[in-house]
Amino acid sequence: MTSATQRKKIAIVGSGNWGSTIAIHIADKIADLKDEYEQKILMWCKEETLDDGSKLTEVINEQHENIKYLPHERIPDNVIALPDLCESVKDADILIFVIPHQFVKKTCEELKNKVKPSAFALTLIKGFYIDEETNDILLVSQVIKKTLNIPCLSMMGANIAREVAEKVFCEATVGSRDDKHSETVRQIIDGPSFRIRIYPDVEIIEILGGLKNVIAMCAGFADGLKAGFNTRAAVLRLGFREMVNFCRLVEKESTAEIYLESCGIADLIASSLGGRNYNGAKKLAETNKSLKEIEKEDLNGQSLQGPGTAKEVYRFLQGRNLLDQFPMFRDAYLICEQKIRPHCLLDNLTNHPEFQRK
Ligand SMILES: NC(=O)c1ccc[n+]([C@@H]2O[C@H](COP(=O)([O-])OP(=O)(O)OC[C@H]3O[C@@H](n4cnc5c(N)ncnc54)[C@H](O)[C@@H]3O)[C@@H](O)[C@H]2O)c1
Ligand SMILES: O=P(O)(O)OC[C@H](O)CO
Repeated sequence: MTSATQRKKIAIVGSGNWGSTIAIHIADKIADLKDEYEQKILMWCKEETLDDGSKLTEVINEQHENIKYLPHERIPDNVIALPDLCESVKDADILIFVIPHQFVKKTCEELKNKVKPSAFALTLIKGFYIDEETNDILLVSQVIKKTLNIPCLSMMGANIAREVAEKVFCEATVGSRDDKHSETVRQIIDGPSFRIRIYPDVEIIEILGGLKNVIAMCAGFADGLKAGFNTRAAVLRLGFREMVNFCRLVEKESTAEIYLESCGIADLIASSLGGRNYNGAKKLAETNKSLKEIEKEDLNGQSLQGPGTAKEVYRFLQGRNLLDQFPMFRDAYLICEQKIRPHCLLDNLTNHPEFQRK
């Protein structure tokens, strides 16, 4: 029998659409592991006042539902929403980061020297930064690792939150080079409706998770313009080719196998069928509204990660004089900025560098 002090504690850093979902999933999963895991899961919730004047954390803890970011799904009683970030993580052995990527640096700065030195992190965040000085990619896992001085694993895949909350079957890829941490992640996440596969590379998985949001937007532009099925398929294939080529620029050693995992082709397909980035881009092409307006109209505080990543990818490629090699990434950014219209992306497919490739 493990003593209470030895039971591993889990904290979730974030409580949006995916954060609330994964909290539900893990709470269900560890219910059978009472000896190994502390059953109380602390979930950091950036406090906000709802339209009726109530506080979101109080609503989550009293009604056991995140009525703003994941309405109609019951959150187990042992998931406790806390408005204090440092308090949420201070005793945790496993920190699961699941906030929109643009807030990672600031959140980690606040957590500096506030986490257990023996803890490890798992990021579920899709998106990355480009380092302003070096113009190199700066991944969320690297920010977490460097700022908090703890190891960080990644988990990405075809995981539209609402479906996961409804226990619709899905799979995901976990990036980990540490067998002990992999086993912990397997224990708290893997199950009949959510299968995971472990892959010994944290970074490539994260890069794919960020890039697919940009190509899912391209799929949305094409569908919004009512492009033919053949063209839509070409958008996905050529977009996937750009994802692979981009990964190979950054991770020269990457093997073809990873692109066939859930974090690769499957996430691109799921996101291009029904993700928020896809839907927002489709509406942009249909209405010519800006993505900011669309986010405000349709998402009630949830965050599109594609536009920010498109900007970072554009900057990275521009700095290396490679924009012509990645016309879809280039055009996706220019469309998001409303500098060109979505049909330009489709017009440019005919001269895609793929057709010059031997
Ligand atoms: N929703 C999904 O289906 C899904 C699935 C897989 C991965 N992801 C990824 O998970 C990450 C988080 O997505 P989500 O859907 O949980 O979030 P979300 O889109 O629901 O965003 C809302 C969340 O952002 C938080 N937030 C707002 N301002 C903040 C700030 N200044 N600092 C910190 N947090 C702030 C809000 O408190 C809220 O919890 C993203 O990178 C996303 O790509 C999402
Ligand atoms: O809704 P999106 O576009 O943020 O995508 C959600 C998930 O990443 C799909 O796996």
